[in-house]
Amino acid sequence: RRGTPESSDPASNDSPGEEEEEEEDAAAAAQQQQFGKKRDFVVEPTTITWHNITCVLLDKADKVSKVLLQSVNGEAKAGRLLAIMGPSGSGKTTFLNVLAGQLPASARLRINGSIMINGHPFSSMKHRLAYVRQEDLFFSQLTVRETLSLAAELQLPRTWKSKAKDRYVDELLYRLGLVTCADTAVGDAKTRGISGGEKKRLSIACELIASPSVVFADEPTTGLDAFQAEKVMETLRKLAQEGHTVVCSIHQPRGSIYSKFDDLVLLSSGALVYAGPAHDHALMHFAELGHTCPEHMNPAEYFADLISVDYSSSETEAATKEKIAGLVDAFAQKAAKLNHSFLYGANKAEEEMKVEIQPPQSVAIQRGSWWRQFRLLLRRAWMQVTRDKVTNKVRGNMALTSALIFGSIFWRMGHSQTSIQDRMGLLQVAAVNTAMAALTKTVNVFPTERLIVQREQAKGSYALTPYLVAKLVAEAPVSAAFPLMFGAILYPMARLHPTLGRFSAFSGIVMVEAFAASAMGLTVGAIAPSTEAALALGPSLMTVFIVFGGYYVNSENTPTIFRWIPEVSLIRWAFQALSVNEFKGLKFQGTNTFDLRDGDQVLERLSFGKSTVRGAITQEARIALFWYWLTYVLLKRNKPRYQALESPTAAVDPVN
Ligand SMILES: Nc1ncnc2c1ncn2[C@@H]1O[C@H](COP(=O)(O)OP(=O)(O)OP(=O)(O)O)[C@@H](O)[C@H]1O
Repeated sequence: RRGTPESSDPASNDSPGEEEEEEEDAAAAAQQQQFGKKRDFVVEPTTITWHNITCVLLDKADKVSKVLLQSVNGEAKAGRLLAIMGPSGSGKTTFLNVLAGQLPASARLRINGSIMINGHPFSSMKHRLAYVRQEDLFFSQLTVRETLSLAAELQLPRTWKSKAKDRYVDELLYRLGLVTCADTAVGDAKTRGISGGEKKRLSIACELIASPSVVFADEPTTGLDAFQAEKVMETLRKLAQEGHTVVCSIHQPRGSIYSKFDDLVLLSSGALVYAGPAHDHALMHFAELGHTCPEHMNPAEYFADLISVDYSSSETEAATKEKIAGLVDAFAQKAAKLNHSFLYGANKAEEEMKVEIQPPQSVAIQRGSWWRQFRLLLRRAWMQVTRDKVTNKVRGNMALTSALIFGSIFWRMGHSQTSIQDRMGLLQVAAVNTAMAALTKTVNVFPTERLIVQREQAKGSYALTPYLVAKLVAEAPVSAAFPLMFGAILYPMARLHPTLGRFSAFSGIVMVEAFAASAMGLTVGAIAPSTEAALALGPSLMTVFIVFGGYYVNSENTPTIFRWIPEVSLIRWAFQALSVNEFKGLKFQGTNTFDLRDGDQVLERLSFGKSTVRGAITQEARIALFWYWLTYVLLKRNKPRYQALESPTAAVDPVN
């Protein structure tokens, strides 16, 4: 059952009567006052049980080189907050990823074991699981409310009226304590937005849209100050109290955070040291083994010290490893003796609940039509590009400054013989500057945007084509504005071919070139693993196209193997189009017989004699389309892949 406030039920919104609407509004207002006081969402109780989860890393000879998880058993229950704790490198994130079915695939990894959800195989629960990742990624210029509203538009069933969706979003804002920052932009490194804790709670809110029963959160307090960490954990505790099954990994929580946990899984070097209720049960378990937590000490700190290997000397290392091995054995024996039933102190009511639980229903997101997806994504892309004042200001300043600098250097070129070289130099500079500005802007932002899009696509929110088309349409006017501004200042300053038609063609050429460079930036951003890598790869690739841009080297003089490069160089076609546009019909003064008297002779020298502006722009447009197409293919192919869980029978013996 999708957890919605009653008044938000689509069925209740279908009748348009005014009276009913008023009643609805009154009900909604009354409900808003109650937010946070009672449980507004009904969540299907979900129990996850895992047995013998083993994860190993294989070497080149397919032998086990490292055991990441070793025979981990346990259970996460509805209405409880389970924390996975352990020292750094103990396997917390690996384990959480395995439980959520989102361990990145690797040929060197093997996972075995079984995970059941309400007694059913894990795979049938695809859309019921929410995974809040460590990094919070958003479109920086959208406000908190806009971010959530868009997610609601893309994920909630189409039968919902927009009023119902708005209420749903309002309720989420209340539940997650985001009301005060609802109309603040999310922000990024350039523009200050909401705080780190608010971002984390927004991530949780976005994950809750599809009304999942289970919420996984990977180190949700990392990078937050104590106050924000407390608020985030309080949010997760509330979700558990509302009936969600909440599982989070956490490094070393403060005492006040530890007190919020219901259950605990303690891992050390991938082995299970304890699984069961937090607090008294856990303290008693370790006390029985001779490790009593001092009265006023934070149990989380005590456990962390107890299960960490001390590498300060070989003796301490051996001693702590032996102690931990003893704790792992003791827990395994105790669990086996009690047939795991003591883990959570299963009581009768819970046993009864287990029987009542139905197989999970499929809640696959029903996407709207292509046009609807396009419209929504266009709005988002438009808001992102037009509101990003800092980036637009920098781009505008760069276009203005470089136009003024080059305009001053090539100030009012005449028609002497030496002006021929100056003109060629200026046209090459214009082509390179336009391409570089468009490329760097794109590679700076696209790798991060790609991750957001991949996450949204993994949820099935929309298809790739409406996203890409919407992005292109929204960004086109802004992307065109800067090269046009550059050209409009540079052209008269340098006194290039002074007719309106030639100026218009010049503007058109730099605009198409900017689109092609931006498209190339998208491809680079789609393959590079990070922004840093994209910023290294993009300009290097562009340098090759600059070298074969028609000015520095004549491709006929280069080895045959390189002769195709000018055909695909966006700099070459832009330079060629700019040259034809500039030199055709231009006369030069000359005194010697070997002087070039008109532009056609110059074009012959450049091997552009038979070329036309239209032909070169068409080639440039083809290159732009090629890069767009390649981006599409790469995004389609490079979906995140997750490691499959193999059955327990196929288990790899971690000892061998
Ligand atoms: N794909 C992989 N290839 C190689 N080693 C891996 C892989 N995944 C995990 N590991 C190793 O497994 C161990 C556990 O990693 P994991 O990230 O799960 O630990 P963690 O407890 O979450 O650590 P931290 O608290 O520092 O984030 C680490 O030693 C890590 O280097």
